[in-house]
Amino acid sequence: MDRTPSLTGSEDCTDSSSNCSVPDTPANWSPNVVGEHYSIPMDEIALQPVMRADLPLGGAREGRISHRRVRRQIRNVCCIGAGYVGGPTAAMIALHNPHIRVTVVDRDEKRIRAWNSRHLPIHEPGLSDVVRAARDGLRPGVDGTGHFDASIEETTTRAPNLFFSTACAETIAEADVVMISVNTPTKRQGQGAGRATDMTAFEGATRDVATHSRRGCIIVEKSTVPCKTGQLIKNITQQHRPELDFPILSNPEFLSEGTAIKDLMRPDRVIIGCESTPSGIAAAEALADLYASWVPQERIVTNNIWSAELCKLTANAMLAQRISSINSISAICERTGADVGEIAKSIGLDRRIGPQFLKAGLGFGGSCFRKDIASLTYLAESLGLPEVAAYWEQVLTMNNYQRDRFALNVIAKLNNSLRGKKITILGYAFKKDTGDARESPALDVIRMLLEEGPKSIAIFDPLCSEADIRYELSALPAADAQDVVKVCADPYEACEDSSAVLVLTDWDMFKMQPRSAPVKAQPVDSPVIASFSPSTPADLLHLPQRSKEKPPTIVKDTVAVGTLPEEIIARLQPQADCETGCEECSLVRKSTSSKQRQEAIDWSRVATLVRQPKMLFDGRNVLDAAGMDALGFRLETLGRASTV
Ligand SMILES: NC(=O)c1ccc[n+]([C@@H]2O[C@H](COP(=O)([O-])OP(=O)(O)OC[C@H]3O[C@@H](n4cnc5c(N)ncnc54)[C@H](O)[C@@H]3O)[C@@H](O)[C@H]2O)c1
Ligand SMILES: O=c1ccn([C@@H]2O[C@H](COP(=O)(O)OP(=O)(O)O[C@H]3O[C@H](CO)[C@@H](O)[C@H](O)[C@H]3O)[C@@H](O)[C@H]2O)c(=O)[nH]1
Repeated sequence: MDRTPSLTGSEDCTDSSSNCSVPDTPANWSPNVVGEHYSIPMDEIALQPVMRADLPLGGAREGRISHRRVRRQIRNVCCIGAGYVGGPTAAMIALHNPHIRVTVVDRDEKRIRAWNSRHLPIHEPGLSDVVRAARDGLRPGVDGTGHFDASIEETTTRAPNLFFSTACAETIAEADVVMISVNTPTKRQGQGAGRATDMTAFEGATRDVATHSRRGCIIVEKSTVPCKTGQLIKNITQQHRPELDFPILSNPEFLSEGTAIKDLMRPDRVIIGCESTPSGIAAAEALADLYASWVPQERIVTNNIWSAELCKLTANAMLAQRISSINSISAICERTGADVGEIAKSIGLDRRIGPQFLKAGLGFGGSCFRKDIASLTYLAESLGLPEVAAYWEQVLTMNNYQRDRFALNVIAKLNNSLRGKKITILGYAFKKDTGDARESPALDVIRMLLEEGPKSIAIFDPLCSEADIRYELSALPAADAQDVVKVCADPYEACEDSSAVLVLTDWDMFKMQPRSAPVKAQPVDSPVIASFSPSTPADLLHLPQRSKEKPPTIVKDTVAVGTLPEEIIARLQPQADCETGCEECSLVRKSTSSKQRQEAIDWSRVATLVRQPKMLFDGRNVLDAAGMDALGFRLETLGRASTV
């Protein structure tokens, strides 16, 4: 079920001052309370105004943009929607284009206030520094290292060029480019409910653009939308401004939550879909120029607009399909004695298959995969292609099957009764490194457990807030869900006297070897990450140096988390104090710091807290079987034959 707020009915949201139902900040919107950093090389931070108009672009034959026309110069970018995509994407564009004014608008005042404060509304490693550098500007430089040219005055300072505002109409009216990054959830009622995309917010934003934008403004679809949405934009703009022809581009976003800054900094590709008219191609060139400030030319690819729209849904569907495929194999493994981890590794060595997205577990969660596959199946059906729709539907079926299997196994292994028993859930977020509690597989597991009437369910997650989790629980049918579930800030409190511990998120803190278990010698095959666990910002900063000093043991798939270069950090403007009585400040003061909450779990301590027979269910394949066995746990893992 999609709980992203959306506009309802067919209200006309043309006028920003109208009384239309603006999406509110949902209760599951978390403050960013930590200061993790992502490492960005010094020479990637533009400190001086740079004119990009002379940058060469690839030839049309290669599917890139040609070099024929006179460049349109973009001075002013408006991004509608200050969410997970709009905020970080706008911040990255602003960071790399200091000569351009980038304004993110949203009708949700609370979100905008948060973006303008020290409590950003989303948690993403590195986001806070990027936002601060672009939003607040930098103080004069001190040492002129890297690519600074000390002889040029302007290179030593950087003025703010990232703004967050609720003034939608005014900002749109000044923009050369408007990027629409609003929510596009699944429809909850009416035709296509449960599958079709709810375009209400997108339509509302498009009407605002059609009404207020100036002649020649480039309209960019950044939201994930069904194929042919470009036509919808055209229809709306023609209804409102028949005398004008707005260039329309599709520029889907591929960032993942938890690694948004890394993904934006080094995208595999930037896709720009345009109409093959002179104005369409010129608009695509102008947008490509914005990205060319930091993305290599060969990664900026132009498509026809329909391909660009469809490639986003396709990419998500293919990624999700891999997860469902390996999960289907995990069920066979459990019945045969094969090990799904070994299978994933073996097939991943085939370069045609590759190792990514082959981790078996509870299945995919998050706000995108389910809704985007649902949208694809609906699209296929609407186009009269029921076999295609059924094919993709199966990816969702397999995903649900995996969660059901997991929960049923927990119940079965606890003698088919949860009465009087406490169950512990370690990890609520749909994946590690995010505090986003939406669409978590944990919710489905909890729903099934609640049906068995447990005494209590204790949840610990290092980042999801209690308010967010409770908001999600409110969607469950069980009337007593809020009473039975307890959200703990301490993992040991959550585990105390528990009949079963369920690991439902792949947080690194759960992966650590049990301290009393023998540490296996690991092969050295990657110079990237040492097997130490960074715990302080200084550790994070020094991670690359450490890996040079000492040959690392490997931790696969670890994201190198670092920081902006020290020179930049030293030049960030001091953060303004919050107003007296700031709610977020008092929340931060009260809560255990998220860094503390992410300290590696001491499994030997957990082993002393739980009830016999120390049942441990690993829904993410993150636990070390031998180590857990040594501590006396009875470990159940998806994709491996049961040891119980
Ligand atoms: N979350 C992700 O990781 C991710 C990644 C890639 C693509 N996407 C896609 O990007 C789009 C946005 O996703 P998100 O996660 O950022 O959504 P979100 O819900 O976090 O944010 C959307 C924002 O748009 C605002 N909004 C809605 N209508 C508006 C209007 N008319 N005027 C001004 N503001 C308006 C809302 O108030 C909200 O703050 C979706 O289509 C999504 O599928 C999301
Ligand atoms: O091998 C894997 C990989 C992922 N997952 C799960 O799949 C879900 C989604 O993970 P991920 O794709 O990393 O996160 P998202 O933030 O949902 O990002 C996806 O959805 C975004 C929104 O459309 C796209 O932009 C990204 O490219 C796409 O990866 C999570 O629950 C993961 O635990 C697995 O179970 N096994």
